[in-house]
Amino acid sequence: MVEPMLSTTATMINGKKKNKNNTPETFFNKDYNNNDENATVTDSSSSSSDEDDSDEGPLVMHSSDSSSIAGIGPVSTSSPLGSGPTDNTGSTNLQPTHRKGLPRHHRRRLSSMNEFLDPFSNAEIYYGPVVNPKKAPNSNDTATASINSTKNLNRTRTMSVLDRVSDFKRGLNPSASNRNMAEKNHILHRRSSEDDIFVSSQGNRRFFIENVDKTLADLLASEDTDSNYQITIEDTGPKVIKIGTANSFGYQKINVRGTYMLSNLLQELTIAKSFGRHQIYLDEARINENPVNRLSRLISNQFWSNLTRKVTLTTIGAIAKDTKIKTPGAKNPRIFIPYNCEDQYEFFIQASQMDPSLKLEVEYLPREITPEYVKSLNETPGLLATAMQTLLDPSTGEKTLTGYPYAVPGGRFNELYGWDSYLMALGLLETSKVDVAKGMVEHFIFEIDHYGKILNANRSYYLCRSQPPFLTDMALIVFKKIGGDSNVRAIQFLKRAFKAAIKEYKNVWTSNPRLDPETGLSCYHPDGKGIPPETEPSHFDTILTPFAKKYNVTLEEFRKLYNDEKVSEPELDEFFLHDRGVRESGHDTTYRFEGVCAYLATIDLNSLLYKYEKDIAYVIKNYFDDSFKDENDGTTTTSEHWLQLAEIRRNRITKYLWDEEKGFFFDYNVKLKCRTSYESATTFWALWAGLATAEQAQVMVEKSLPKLEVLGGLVACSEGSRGPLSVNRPSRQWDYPYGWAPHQIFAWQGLSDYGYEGIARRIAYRWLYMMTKAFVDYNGIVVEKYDVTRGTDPHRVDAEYGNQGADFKGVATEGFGWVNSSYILGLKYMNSHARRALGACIPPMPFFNRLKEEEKKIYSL
Ligand SMILES: OC[C@H]1O[C@H](O[C@H]2O[C@H](CO)[C@@H](O)[C@H](O)[C@H]2O)[C@H](O)[C@@H](O)[C@@H]1O
Ligand SMILES: [Ca+2]
Repeated sequence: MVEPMLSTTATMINGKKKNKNNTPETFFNKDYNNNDENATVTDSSSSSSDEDDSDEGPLVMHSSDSSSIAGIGPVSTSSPLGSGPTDNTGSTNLQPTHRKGLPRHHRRRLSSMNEFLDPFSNAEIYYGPVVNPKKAPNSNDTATASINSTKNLNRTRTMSVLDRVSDFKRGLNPSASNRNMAEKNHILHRRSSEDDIFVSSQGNRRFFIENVDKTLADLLASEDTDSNYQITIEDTGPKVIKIGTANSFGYQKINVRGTYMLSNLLQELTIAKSFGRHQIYLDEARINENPVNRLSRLISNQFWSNLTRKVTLTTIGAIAKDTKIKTPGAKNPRIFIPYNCEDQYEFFIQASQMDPSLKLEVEYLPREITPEYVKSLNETPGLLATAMQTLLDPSTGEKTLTGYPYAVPGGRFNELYGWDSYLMALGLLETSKVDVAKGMVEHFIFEIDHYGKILNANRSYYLCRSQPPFLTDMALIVFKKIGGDSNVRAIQFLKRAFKAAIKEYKNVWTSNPRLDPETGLSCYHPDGKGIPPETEPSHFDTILTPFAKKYNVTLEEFRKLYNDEKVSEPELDEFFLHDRGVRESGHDTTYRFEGVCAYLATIDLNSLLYKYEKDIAYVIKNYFDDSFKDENDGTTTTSEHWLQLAEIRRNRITKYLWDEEKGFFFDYNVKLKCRTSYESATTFWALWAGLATAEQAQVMVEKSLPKLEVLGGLVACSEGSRGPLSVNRPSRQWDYPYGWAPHQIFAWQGLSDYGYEGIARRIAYRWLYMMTKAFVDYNGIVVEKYDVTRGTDPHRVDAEYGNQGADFKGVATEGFGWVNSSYILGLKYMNSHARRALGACIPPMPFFNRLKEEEKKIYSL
């Protein structure tokens, strides 16, 4: 631990220790793409590429990172609390390991309390170490920023005035039927008195926390009454704690009140502790920050960093480790390398030899990857190699490799996912994390080249299946951000991505077994054998129990018999065919797809393929001189060809999927040759892709939207379509009453594109309100999905594996990828009035009802 700064210069004021400068010592971390002294990127490792695609400067090296190899350092500036292997130690504990051994001259003390730091600076700046004092922020700039920000600092934001008695506390669990009524009758309470705030400080108020550990312990003991290391509206403590002011150096105490401020205090103390701090100054503004600003700030500055991974010699051990599979063969980390990637094979062998304690196992994949082979790896799973670039160290002349960065869906993951990556790219690009979004496109190109498809995720048990395809749009949005037409390397990048997308389109989505020859439409229909090993262990118990009984064996024994093909059960084969389809659809799981998915030409997939066709036409016309020679099959196509494919698909979608009377695009069962009637929010993907007519869009707005618009935005499907639940028919996470970020994002975009921006804004307000309210009431929580019908605790989801992002101690460090994106994207629809209302957690109906008549129009009310 770094010594507290008081040790050498402490004086006494009012019996309290005071340091000479009155301020906590602060340090700065380096960002991994800020320094480039020694390394040069020479090319991409994608073996199919013969073009120089590098459109960015030399890679970063962490010269201060003594444990890094050839200058390949940590991935990000993540707080020590970040859950993933993003730093050079791979450490996830609260010890500030990166500060150990830091020379004393590298520690910097701020000059005085008046030279104050931006209260909203990143944790690394606010609490963390300086590794290069020259990189400390310009004091004038900091002062200006702080002065500007003080305009908003005076108000204390306890948030407890709104909805202060939760339904949970009242012992109510509102049923679906009375929720709307409750929403309409919502009463706004008067704001509480703020008489115990130290008002004399003129917006520049600070606390001095003399003992971080003790304050943390006191805070938890008094306020975390249900002992889950979070301070939420369900805790029944006094909701007030006394904290010393900075002016009095902790001598005078004032009250910090209310769930929101107390939970922010808990979060800040937890972070400070993780940085090894024993004493801190804490700006009041940091714990009463407008929640909209706080959440956006955390997403942009911290959550993305904590979700970012990069494969290097030092991170591979932690990234390769599998947390889903519990077999003895999954104990050691393992990486599989495509048969023709010799450079990667040597690189990972080097990693395993460098640190034998990692027990990293490195194996080649065969040239031919069959479902039988994939199943044979289920007990000895491994990470699948992704794209790497070659680094040249000019001082040694030696080459090494480093992975492109990528973002993982949530803290529990270390692998690269398919459609999560696209949805995260949308948010990453809004917050200037272009290299991460671009890195994910590079990985997808590599996956198509080496595994034949964009994988569900890069683990061996995902080798046979993909996820909803978004590569063309993803490449286009990254292309624009990296310079577009004015950057020759961006054009090369775009062309490589589209070559890969065309290969994927032909070989994966419009080939056997996914293509239905009769309708010309496509289904989620991956290959594969046996029971998916990565699912939660009890997921298939209901379906397997009768078979175990039939053979008079335990469930475990039956699983083995079935997986080893010692028994033949065609009915189960059929079940798992569809189950794999469900997982390929990304909608795992929903009653919409159970037992039928592989035979459904879904509106989701066919909308995405329509978008591929249109995008491919556009890129062939504009970047391939309107003539694309496909090296894989020898064909040459023009934009006209792809436009025709799109038009044909659009007509087929209307013929087979569109129900004018119901106002939905449904799915079509290619086996039974009939349209289904499951009312899903994916109907709006037809708008996102631009394939619906204006008339169809209007019918959808009139008929399907009212069935799916609820308190917190769009619900995944209507309650009627899901049907009744029971012990034998438990709830599924992609069904009513749950709402998912991808559904919101595509509906907002699609509705806006068709001129329904008011509706997009309205449902976006609902979603953002729900997220903000949960964030305020539940200790900064941001989760994978929400129960969009619940007014009080929408993050509480007990379907299937529960909810990702809810299980943290003290502070949430990464949110959830696509939900983070949805917040950043949704705010773009909000004007300042709506933003203020969100900051005050005004529920949708009171907010909409109080709008003036002309304001209502902007929400299509
Ligand atoms: O382990 C169970 C399943 O987990 C994944 O699915 C869920 O998480 C993914 C990552 O956020 C997301 O893409 C998917 O839509 C979610 O349902 C995984 O994709 C499944 O294959 C896996 O069986
Ligand atoms: Ca608690």
